[in-house]
Amino acid sequence: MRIPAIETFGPNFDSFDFAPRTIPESQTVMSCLSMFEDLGFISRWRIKSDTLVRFLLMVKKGYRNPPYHNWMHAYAVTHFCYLLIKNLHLHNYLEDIELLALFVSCLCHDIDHRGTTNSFQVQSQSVLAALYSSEGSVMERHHLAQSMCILNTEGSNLFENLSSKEYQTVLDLMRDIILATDLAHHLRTVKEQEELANSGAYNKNDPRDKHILLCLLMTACDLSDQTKNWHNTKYIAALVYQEFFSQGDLEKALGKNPLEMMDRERACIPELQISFLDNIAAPVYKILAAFFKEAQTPMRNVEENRKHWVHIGQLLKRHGNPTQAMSVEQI
Ligand SMILES: Cc1nc2ccc(C(=O)N[C@]34C[C@H]5C[C@H](C[C@H](C5)C3)C4)cc2n2c(-c3ccccc3Cl)nnc12
Ligand SMILES: [Mg+2]
Ligand SMILES: [Zn+2]
Repeated sequence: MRIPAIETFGPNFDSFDFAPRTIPESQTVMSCLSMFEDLGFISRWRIKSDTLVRFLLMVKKGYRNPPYHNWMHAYAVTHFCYLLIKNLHLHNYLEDIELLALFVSCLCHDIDHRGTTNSFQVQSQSVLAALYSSEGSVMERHHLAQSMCILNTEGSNLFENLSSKEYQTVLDLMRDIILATDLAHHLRTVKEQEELANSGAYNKNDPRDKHILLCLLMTACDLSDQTKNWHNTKYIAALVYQEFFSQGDLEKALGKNPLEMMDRERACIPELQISFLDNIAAPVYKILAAFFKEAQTPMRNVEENRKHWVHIGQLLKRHGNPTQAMSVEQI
């Protein structure tokens, strides 16, 4: 099968400023094929092209269609992983199999997401909560389980030609990486990531150091919509708050009080986004830039986007009732 050259998808496809959501959804699977090829994964891991196509189609089909946590999110996250591998020379920090696990985890990390949070699973006593709430990270454990199902399906096992040792390693890595996408987990480990980055003493032979770096890179991919232009950032906020406010509506219907960020009556999106950037997103790209000098652009773009939110917040204060929940279309 002919896999298109990566340049087919635009001259700046491998630049941090490229916005992957400009790729039409109809071309995303082909684009993933080209990324696998361009990263050398197909030959390195002897991936059969029909297996790869079936795997990609199964993963894409495994996503539902909530406003944000859909296939296009997975595609955008995977594209950022491609950018990291291409621009940060990660081969000097991680083994080949760890890069493969990271890239495949990006594709799979939110499979079968319902557009609701872990706490909503527990609150609503969902089937997934019954399965996983005792261990925590309910949704992430489900995304992992769904990913394993696809890999265990005849004809879509991407890792069919890996040795049994490599096979076990890549699944263990996918488990760690996909569970690391729970932001509550990230907030527990971000201090360690910062210390490792600032120590300048990263040791590629230390499994702990490699685990910490892989978690940082996965979160950097998951939040990467914040590292693009303002138009993209604004659009993503509209999608995320559509999901959050729908959950808030459900919680109210269940007689529960939603978090302010989930409550369309109370949420002030600019304020909430400034605190999301300050407390969660910006530190990730600051730490990434501390690890890799080539990662200045994503960090600068997040700072830029914060300025836009501050400006929007001022406009709202001047022209509207600051607590009035701005309709997401008005952003
Ligand atoms: C733009 C944007 N805004 C976001 C605003 C807020 C939160 C969020 O989960 N906040 C927290 C705040 C505290 C401590 C923890 C657990 C809970 C309580 C909820 C995190 C996420 C946001 N987010 C994500 C995203 C990334 C990973 C998983 C799910 C999502 Cl939705 N991707 N993009 C965005
Ligand atoms: Mg997730
Ligand atoms: Zn995600």
